Amino acid sequence: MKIALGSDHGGYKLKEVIKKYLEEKQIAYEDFGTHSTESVDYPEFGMKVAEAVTAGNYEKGIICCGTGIGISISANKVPGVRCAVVSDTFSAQMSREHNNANILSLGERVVGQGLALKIVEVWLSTEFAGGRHEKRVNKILDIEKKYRK
Ligand SMILES: O=C(CO)[C@H](O)[C@H](O)[C@H](O)COP(=O)(O)O
Repeated sequence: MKIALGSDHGGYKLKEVIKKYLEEKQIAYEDFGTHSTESVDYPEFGMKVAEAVTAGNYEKGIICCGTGIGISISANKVPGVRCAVVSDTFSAQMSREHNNANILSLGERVVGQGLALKIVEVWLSTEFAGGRHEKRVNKILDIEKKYRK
């Protein structure tokens, strides 16, 4: 499993904590930036991770900004992305089991580091349940197709 990581300045420190966690677990990752707490614009980094995941180079992505919201909205603009903003472990599990989320978004200004790492652990270890959920995820894809030029 290889993970694409990204953040803006508001999520930079949390991304560093997640990198350390992934290293400890020997999970491969690539960091698409940003690389400091200097102010940047989150759409750039949400898009980079989204494109890396949908190109098939990375199985999943994890992105962070202050709230997790702006960067997730940006990632979700890329066709094929199902990015979930998560701040509890139940939603982390459900976003994988029911929605087959391929990108996790976290808010550094919302969740503490301990909870964030637990969310990452649950999210990475939960499989898509398929079944009735497959039909619904396919309907999300149908919406994308409808608006694709
Ligand atoms: O986009 C966001 C909110 O949806 C992120 O939290 C950003 O990190 C935040 O907007 C950045 O704010 P700042 O005041 O420029 O640090």
